[in-house]
Amino acid sequence: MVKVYTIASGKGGTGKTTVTANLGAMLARYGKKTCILDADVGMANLGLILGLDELPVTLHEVLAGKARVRDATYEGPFGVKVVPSGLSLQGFQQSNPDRLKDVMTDLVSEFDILILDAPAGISRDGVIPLTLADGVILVVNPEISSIVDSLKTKILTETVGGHIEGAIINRVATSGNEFNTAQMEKLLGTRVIGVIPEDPNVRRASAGRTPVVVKYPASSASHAFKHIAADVAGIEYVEEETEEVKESFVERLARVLFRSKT
Ligand SMILES: Nc1ncnc2c1ncn2[C@@H]1O[C@H](COP(=O)(O)OP(=O)(O)OP(=O)(O)O)[C@@H](O)[C@H]1O
Repeated sequence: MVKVYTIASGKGGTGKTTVTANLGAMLARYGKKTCILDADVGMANLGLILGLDELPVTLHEVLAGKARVRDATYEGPFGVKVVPSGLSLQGFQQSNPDRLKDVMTDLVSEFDILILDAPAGISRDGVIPLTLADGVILVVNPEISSIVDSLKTKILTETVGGHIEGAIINRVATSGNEFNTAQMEKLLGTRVIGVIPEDPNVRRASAGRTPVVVKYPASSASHAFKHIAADVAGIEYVEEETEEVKESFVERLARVLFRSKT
């Protein structure tokens, strides 16, 4: 059975697109047939951070009834399929968000997991992705304003009959007070699926138009994304081979050097 998740937040800039790209890539890496869609049709960003722009066909054309979704589906990192949105104002004006439901219907038979990157804030168009998901995942920054905005989105989701799957807390400071997951779960009234640290590699990777899990797989943010993807995929997280090989190589080298001296 396909699972549809919508990545949502209160205000913009909390990291929805970053989460969509990295979670989608890791789910594909774990062998799940995954498709990520940029449902933020007015402020498309997913294609930009994945190096998929200036495309002949995007979600805009699909939502305008001019193309089929398979023509707007592109190959992303680790084989994740990506349906980016267009960048033109004209394309946005012509697209009909109500058609998103038909798009999902076309995709359900082909994938295990569909992930929608929702628009920020509370808008009429933004409600549609909330209602199409089996579970809405809130991306929250560890600040009161972000928590309050996310609570508004949570209430809206539940009001329109949607279901909150949980929250991902993004950009958590690595120094200072230790992050309190239990307290955050109490405040948000939902499960914390994972905590992603503030990590400059995330920004560096997106500047290079690659998800951090691909560009800097050993970074602290990548580590968090790998755990989150395993949780969403319902599999047990196993430490990645690349990291293990690196460590055991160093250990082995140290052992060989030590032996050769004695
Ligand atoms: N964990 C992190 N550490 C450092 N920088 C991050 C992290 N997560 C996201 N960022 C940076 O924050 C900025 C905003 O992230 P992103 O575009 O994913 O947010 P968004 O919620 O999708 O924004 P919008 O609602 O405007 O589309 C980007 O420059 C991104 O690289």
